[in-house]
Amino acid sequence: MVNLTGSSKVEQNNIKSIIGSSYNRLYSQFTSDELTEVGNYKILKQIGEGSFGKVYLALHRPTHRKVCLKTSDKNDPNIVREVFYHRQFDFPFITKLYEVIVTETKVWMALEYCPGKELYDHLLSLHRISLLECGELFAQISGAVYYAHSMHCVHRDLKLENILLDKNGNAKLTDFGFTRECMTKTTLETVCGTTVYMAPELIERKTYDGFKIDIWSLGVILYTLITGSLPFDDDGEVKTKWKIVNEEPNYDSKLIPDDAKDLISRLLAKNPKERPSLPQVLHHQFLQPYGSVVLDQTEKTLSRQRSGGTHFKSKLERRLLKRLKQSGLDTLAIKQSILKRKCDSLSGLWLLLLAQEKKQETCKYPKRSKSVLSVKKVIDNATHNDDSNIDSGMLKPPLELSRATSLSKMLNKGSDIVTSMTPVSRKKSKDSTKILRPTLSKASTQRAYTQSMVNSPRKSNNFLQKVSSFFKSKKNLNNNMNNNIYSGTREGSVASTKGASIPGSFPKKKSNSPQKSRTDVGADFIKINSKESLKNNLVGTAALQKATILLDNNEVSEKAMESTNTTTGLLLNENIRIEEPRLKRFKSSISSDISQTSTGNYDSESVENSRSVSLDGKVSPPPIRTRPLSEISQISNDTYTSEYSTDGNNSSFKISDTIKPSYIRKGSENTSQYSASSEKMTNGYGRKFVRRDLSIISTASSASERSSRTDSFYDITTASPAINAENRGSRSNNSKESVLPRFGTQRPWTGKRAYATSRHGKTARRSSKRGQFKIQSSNTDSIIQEVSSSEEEDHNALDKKRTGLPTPVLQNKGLAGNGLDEHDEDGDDEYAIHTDGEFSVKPQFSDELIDKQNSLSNVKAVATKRSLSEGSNWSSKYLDSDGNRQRISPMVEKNGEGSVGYVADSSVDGEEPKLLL
Ligand SMILES: Nc1ncnc2c1ncn2[C@@H]1O[C@H](COP(=O)(O)OP(=O)(O)OP(=O)(O)O)[C@@H](O)[C@H]1O
Repeated sequence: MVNLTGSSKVEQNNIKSIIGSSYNRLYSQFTSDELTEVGNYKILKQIGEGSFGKVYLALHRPTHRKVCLKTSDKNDPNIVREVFYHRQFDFPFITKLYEVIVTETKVWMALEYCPGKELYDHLLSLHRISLLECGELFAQISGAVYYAHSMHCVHRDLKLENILLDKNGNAKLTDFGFTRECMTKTTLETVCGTTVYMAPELIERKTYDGFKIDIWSLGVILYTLITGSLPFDDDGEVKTKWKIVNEEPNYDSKLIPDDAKDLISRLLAKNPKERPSLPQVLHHQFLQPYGSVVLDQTEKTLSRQRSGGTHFKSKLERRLLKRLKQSGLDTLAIKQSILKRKCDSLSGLWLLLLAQEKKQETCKYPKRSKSVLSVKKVIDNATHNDDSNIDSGMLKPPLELSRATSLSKMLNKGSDIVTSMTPVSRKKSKDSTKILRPTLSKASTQRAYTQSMVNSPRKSNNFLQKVSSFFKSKKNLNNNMNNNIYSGTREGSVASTKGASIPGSFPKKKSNSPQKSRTDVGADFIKINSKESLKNNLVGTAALQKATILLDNNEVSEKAMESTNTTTGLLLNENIRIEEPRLKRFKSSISSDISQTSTGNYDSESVENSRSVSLDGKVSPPPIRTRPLSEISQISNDTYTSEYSTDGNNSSFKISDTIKPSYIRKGSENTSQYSASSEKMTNGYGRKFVRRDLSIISTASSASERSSRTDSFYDITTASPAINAENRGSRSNNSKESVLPRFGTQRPWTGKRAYATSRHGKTARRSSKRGQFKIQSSNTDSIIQEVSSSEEEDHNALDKKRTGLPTPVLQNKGLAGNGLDEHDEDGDDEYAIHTDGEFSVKPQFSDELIDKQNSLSNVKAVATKRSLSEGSNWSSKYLDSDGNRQRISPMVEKNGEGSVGYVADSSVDGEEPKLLL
């Protein structure tokens, strides 16, 4: 406090007003509705909005690093999936999940920030992407999918909107809300994704191989990247689905070179078994050299992670750990947090600090390249080596210029470090004005640097003479290129191209060369007719990198040259009209089908419109949707016994050649009929019925969004935890044996979690004191307990009084062998989740219940759980001394004394239930 004694009155007044204003500031901070901070993160601004919550740019206060904060409601089941799977991934082309914060109503994910935004936006802003860039980005995406598949996870919502670009222009796969565990032979049933990216077997509602539907979506992505339009898209959803099942995409030979066509057609094979594996994809000729590099990198990463992990092994990490220890931080806790993938604040701190350190280390890299030594090395190489060494770096621009394009760097460096294979021109993309200026300035830096070296008074020096002659010869080559081709550097050409699309954004080139279109990127190739001239023109530009590496590997045969020329020739045809990409945004949601009837969004073309759709185009098209939704629905097992079987035979979209498009209209009519009836029935009949109905309607495009969300759980229940690939491998393929818990939909999961924490802590103490519950400690070791706050306990007590029900969390593991670990008869038990993000199934014993159990002389062990069925309550079972399983159900009914009763339900042994209290 400020000392007011001994000051003049004026001073005292001043001090009072300062105190007053700071008090007011604090007060307004407390009372403000605006969210400014979450955990260690300061929210800077909103950068996006997903289907289930907002996305913010935020600053991690301790490290000052930018992160992306993605928020979602606690009761959104997809956030559980997303966190569960995402936290297991540690791969350069997958966004990193640093931390998960759970607040009263929300879950916040702190993710790696990708300033490049979505690949979708990138494609839209550039209209079309060069083949080289397509190959590079697609290799990265395929690598990320290969990594996830190798971890036995399928993404199921691969699309341009779910691929972000980092600041170096590298692809980052994100949004794992529909991901699930998948074994090699597991077939899935849940229909999810975004229609235009969906494989035919999904459209036909067949059971499917999760890996193969991802491969199909990759085919859609590649086609779209190359052509700027979707392979299967029409005005109506029904027509789009029909196309997916029955038609081949239009392979415009002006846009799609033969090797790309070959790859796309394999990826988009209607028969899932004919689709290639991801290693085959990455080996494909069209993706070279990027594909092989990414494949190698992915396999190395996987093998390192499988053989005990990669954490805390590198020099950098050890150094950082040491520094943190010296600063008094609990490094053991940090290690545990990372190794157990807790995604708590310690994980966040460690991962962001590490990212900071890595950045600082890579920042040193370009500086070194400016030094005379590195220039000397480059020059020496340039002057002493013959042509065979053309790719060893000496013909590239200084490292700071080629950093972004350094494929070789990627080859040489550890794969943990995210390196870029990105052409300079794509850096910091999105707004081409912003993109291109840095590119140009880099180019001009290069020129200026070269010039200064050439004009240096010390050029008489032998070494610098070499420098001079090296750059002179390079300059000559550049001039040759200027004269022979059409303009100077590739950056210049790209820039002028982009400048054309955004007037005034880019200074025009001085040369008389005509302005090139975007598709002219890499035009350098087209006029290069021989291996020699190709080599001569290799100046380290990204556009030529492919050829450079081919040369280096002595792989440039006449054939390769031919293919290069053909490829680029196709790409660079000046007659190709650049069109706006024919793309629409595709927003993920639980089910487009569902939203069609429940939200009205996207529904202009749902029931009503699907009726009016005809393929002759006479019917007025529905208004263009802004962003159709991903969908997820479930074909329940009931489906296969229902008359509306979705085994494909009755599918409206399985249309034989002889059936005319009018059939679709019929199907649509059916669709709407069933939709309507479903909706009606759903309203009156509760969840189970809805689920069954949904199965029917999953083809028929109708159900409530809520039902669909609920149903989406049913597939996570068959998954086993994707924690250890090796362990998983030895597990049975029978998905029903899986132990992954199922999550409730009707109540927020974290609400129960809070209880779980405190109750569990309390119970553990009690149980050990009383020695009553036979839970093997070894089985509970892996469960990380949180210190429960007294407030939490109070809250629990209060809530317990209010409801009269126990506040349960399950311990499944500890009860194994006691006969209490089996599933509910309905097979839809609900378990609670621990706040550290680990899926634990913990014991729950309310005080009242414990007292009841204590009053039963013969209790051996107790488990508590509830069924997900509508209206079910938590119930407990116990083993009596004879080993019989007994059930205790809370009876929400007051006895004569006005207190809550518990019934020992003897459904097991057939005895009459007894009132315990
Ligand atoms: N890591 C990130 N870095 C930068 N921007 C991001 C990041 N993650 C998401 N965004 C932005 O936030 C927006 C919404 O994010 P996202 O698509 O992941 O949410 P969602 O709820 O999964 O939405 P949808 O279900 O529609 O895909 C995206 O358009 C993207 O531009």
